[in-house]
Amino acid sequence: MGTVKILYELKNLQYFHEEKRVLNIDKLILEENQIIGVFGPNGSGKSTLFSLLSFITKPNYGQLYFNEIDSRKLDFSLKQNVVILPQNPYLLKRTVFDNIAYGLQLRKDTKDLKQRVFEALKQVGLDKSFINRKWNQLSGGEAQRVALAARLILKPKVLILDEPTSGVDTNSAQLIKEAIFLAKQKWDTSLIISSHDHNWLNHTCDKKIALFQGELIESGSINLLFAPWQKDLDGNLVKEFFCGQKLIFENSYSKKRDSIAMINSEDIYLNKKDKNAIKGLITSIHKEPHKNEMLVEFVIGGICLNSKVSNDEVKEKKLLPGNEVEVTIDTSKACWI
Ligand SMILES: Nc1ncnc2c1ncn2[C@@H]1O[C@H](COP(=O)(O)OP(=O)(O)OP(=O)(O)O)[C@@H](O)[C@H]1O
Repeated sequence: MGTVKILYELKNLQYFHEEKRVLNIDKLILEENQIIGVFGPNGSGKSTLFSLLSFITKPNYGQLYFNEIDSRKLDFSLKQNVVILPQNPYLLKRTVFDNIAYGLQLRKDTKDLKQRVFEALKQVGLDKSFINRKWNQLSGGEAQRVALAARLILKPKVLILDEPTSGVDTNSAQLIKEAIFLAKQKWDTSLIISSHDHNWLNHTCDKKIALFQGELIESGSINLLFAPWQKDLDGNLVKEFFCGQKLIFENSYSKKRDSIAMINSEDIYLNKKDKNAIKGLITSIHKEPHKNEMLVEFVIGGICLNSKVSNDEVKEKKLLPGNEVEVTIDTSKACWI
């Protein structure tokens, strides 16, 4: 097995907008060659994180390392490895060709330019006939794909996509997903993506991290429950697992059916009997570094979840991989995205 290379490392990083702290991340490691999905409700700090990762802004406190180099010491050529497609990308008031070719022209890398523009167009599912269209002769989904093609043509090492599916239809969202997979496959591009289309993001990414009020919900121990949801008679969201077991989220009647429930591992208890208890099967148990606790991973109807349990409790309750356990999820502590 090859060794995994670290792409970014964030340590005690904080970012402030005026007096308000909008990002506070103790530790985060992002590895190469992954599609990382960043989940979080409006205002949770996703775009702020993306501008730091693409070196548009600098942290107020703490360190950000890229390829093991402190971001304050990165030279321009290394920074060029990271390309961002911002939320509501701006198109130049020119043709599609000019828009897609612009980045390469800036970099004075114009060999076979026309051919490369055609390839980039093709990668986002647009044909050659678009080349002479003006920026204002495109639909929202086409404009978004042209903006993506303008980034893909640079074959970046890292591509950060902030809401690439906002305002696009299902067909464009699917074409964007395919373009992302191709970039990863062809050029080993690492991708960091946010989207409020949770279903799309969940099916696109290899790894998930989530932000809530500027704080990272620890990626190793975060539990995300995705749509589909059912509603009970009171309108509350109900998760029905494949095995038929159900989990009711009380007081969730105002939540939309495509919401995601984020549940901290500390709010899941194993082996306690309760009316809301459901059965799970332990798949693995890992020791938490420098802590007197274990991360117990288990499945309910094919969905993997985890719970933090103290070493003493693991021994006392004889929790072992392969054991069936009763699981109590404190749904009142769930954060909704
Ligand atoms: N220029 C700014 N000045 C002051 N506050 C800002 C500024 N930009 C963002 N913020 C605040 O920073 C916080 C994080 O915003 P950010 O845009 O990073 O969130 P987000 O998760 O990307 O949200 P969304 O999903 O709505 O795009 C929010 O509370 C926001 O109001």
